[in-house]
Amino acid sequence: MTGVTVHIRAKTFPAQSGAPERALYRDFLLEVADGSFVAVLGPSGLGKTTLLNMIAGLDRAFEGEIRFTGGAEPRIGYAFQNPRLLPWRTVLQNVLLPLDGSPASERRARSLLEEMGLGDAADVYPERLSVGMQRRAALARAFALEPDLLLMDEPFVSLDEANAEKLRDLLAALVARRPTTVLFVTHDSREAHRLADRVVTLAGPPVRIAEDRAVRPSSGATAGTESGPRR
Ligand SMILES: Nc1ncnc2c1ncn2[C@@H]1O[C@H](COP(=O)(O)OP(=O)(O)OP(=O)(O)O)[C@@H](O)[C@H]1O
Repeated sequence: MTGVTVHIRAKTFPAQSGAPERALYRDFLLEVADGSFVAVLGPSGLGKTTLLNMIAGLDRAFEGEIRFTGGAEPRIGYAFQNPRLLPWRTVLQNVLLPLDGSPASERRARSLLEEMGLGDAADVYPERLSVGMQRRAALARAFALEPDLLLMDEPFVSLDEANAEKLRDLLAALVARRPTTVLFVTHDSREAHRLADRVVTLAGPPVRIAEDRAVRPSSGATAGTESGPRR
């Protein structure tokens, strides 16, 4: 596991098609404790995906620092808003992507797929899967890495409630079995309170924390040694 301190001094997107430059973040600070499950709520278009991208290191065009606790560079799993499976790879090959290709990795990937109810779909291509199955496969891929930090961007959006609920149960079970720090972006306050031990509500722009509420005791520890800043 790992904790993370996010300090964004400035994040802007350049002016586009007549719209002026937008200051998305200015002097924003978020501390996520090691082992906590933090849900992030906020209006559409505010900058939540951008926040996850900056933490994941996919967007480095900002002023500030992302600091991880726990020593070495953490393994980060990212379940994107859109499942983003590679269409030319089978489901199993997609799940194996972040792994080293060893027999042990393949066993782990297959067993995760089994657990997600995708055992029979391991060798098919993503286009043959329903959206719900694709989301489960994306979740398996994010988990297969055994991440220290799991970033999730509305992973259950656009699913019917019964399927979304099954996936929430599955996520809760996976996290209970293999504790990991989770940052979970959602629009759904009920979902946030159902899964997380802390709910952070964002407002803006520029983005600020409007409400920060512990909703149940965190199972994780807060102690850790700081590693160097990412930037
Ligand atoms: N590469 C980019 N260039 C310019 N503007 C961008 C870029 N990426 C995002 N934006 C803008 O930044 C703002 C924040 O986008 P972001 O996707 O982070 O919001 P969000 O809170 O995740 O939204 P949603 O809840 O709808 O997914 C939006 O207004 C978006 O149009």
